[in-house]
Amino acid sequence: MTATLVTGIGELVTNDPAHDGPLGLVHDAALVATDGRVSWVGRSQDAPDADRRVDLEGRAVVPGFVDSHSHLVFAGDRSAEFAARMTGEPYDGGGIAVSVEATRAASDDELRVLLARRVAEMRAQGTTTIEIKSGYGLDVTHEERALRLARELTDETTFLGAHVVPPEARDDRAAYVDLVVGDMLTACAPHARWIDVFCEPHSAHAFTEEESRRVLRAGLDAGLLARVHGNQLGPGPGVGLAVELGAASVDHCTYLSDDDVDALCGSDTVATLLPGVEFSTRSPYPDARRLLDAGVTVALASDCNPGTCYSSSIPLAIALAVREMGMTPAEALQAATLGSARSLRRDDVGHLRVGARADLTVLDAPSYLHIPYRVGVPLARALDL
Ligand SMILES: N=CN[C@@H](CCC(=O)O)C(=O)O
Ligand SMILES: [Zn+2]
Repeated sequence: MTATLVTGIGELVTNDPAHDGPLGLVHDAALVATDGRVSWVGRSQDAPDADRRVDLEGRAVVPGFVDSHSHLVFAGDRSAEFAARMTGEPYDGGGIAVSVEATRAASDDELRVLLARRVAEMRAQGTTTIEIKSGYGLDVTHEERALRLARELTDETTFLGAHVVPPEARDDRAAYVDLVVGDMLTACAPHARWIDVFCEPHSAHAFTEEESRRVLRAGLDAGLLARVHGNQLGPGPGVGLAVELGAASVDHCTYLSDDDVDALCGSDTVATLLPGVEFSTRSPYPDARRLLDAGVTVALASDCNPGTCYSSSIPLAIALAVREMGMTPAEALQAATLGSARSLRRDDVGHLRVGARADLTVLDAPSYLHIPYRVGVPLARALDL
């Protein structure tokens, strides 16, 4: 057993209601990590002895960010598509086919290098738990490969064979859905914890309510847990379907009806907001205030992907949530930690109570308030203990 005492923490965010305020703040704090788990939290002056000591010299510490929505397994470049968005070109998911072609053409080792770089980029910005989706293979071989490679880096892997209908299957959508719920699911399920679908009537490339229900039910029957891309491009059935099927999360939630908010309110389905997408597609931001005031659990994630948001920065998502979506800095930080952990049905991350994973993110700043306050400045990094 190796115990490390982290001391000199100017402000510690625990997300533990036993401490101060909604974020469970402790000032002049210390924390002991034993074999990767938090074993003691309190004031520096009361700290026990340990085998090792790390002095953070007054810096703030927050729970490692939990990024519950990313699409990191891709090759190729779509920066020209981003430039077109900035001059008003709308997003409809059609560009996904460009990433599919480049991803299929890449070797396993090329994809491994790209993935490792993106995961390292996330850790360097304070993210310690990462969900990764497939969705740029869209045939049995390449979807299976995407999940197998993602599994080398995280247990939170999501089968997204129903991302869009690939170009070669456009004349027979039904046959493609058959493939997703048949051979593709069989090949992918051993490497996945989750099943997801892009349920979006406003995109000819994505899936209808009925198609989405079929995909999710098949995944649930195969032992996977459900999450949904819903209500991204306009009002739609995604939220209702996610709640109906007990999905852990419905992600985007940019366009919500009163019924959607009511349904989320009485459910265990988390609303995951992805403001980097609205930033990078020049779209209206979701109304986080409305969800929070209704009592819905809200998560924030990056949605790092080559089309709608090629940013892996959770600090940016927090800053946008505060500046554009009516969240307080405390609500935004909690959504990117505890809320995101709930959306992955995890209770060992997203907080720093005794027993949690010792996933600490250090800020080169005295307070968590500096995350949105010093927008664009790289303050946060995951602490290697
Ligand atoms: N909307 C569907 N999927 C991604 C975008 C994928 C892409 O355009 O490459 C998203 O979450 O925004
Ligand atoms: Zn996505």
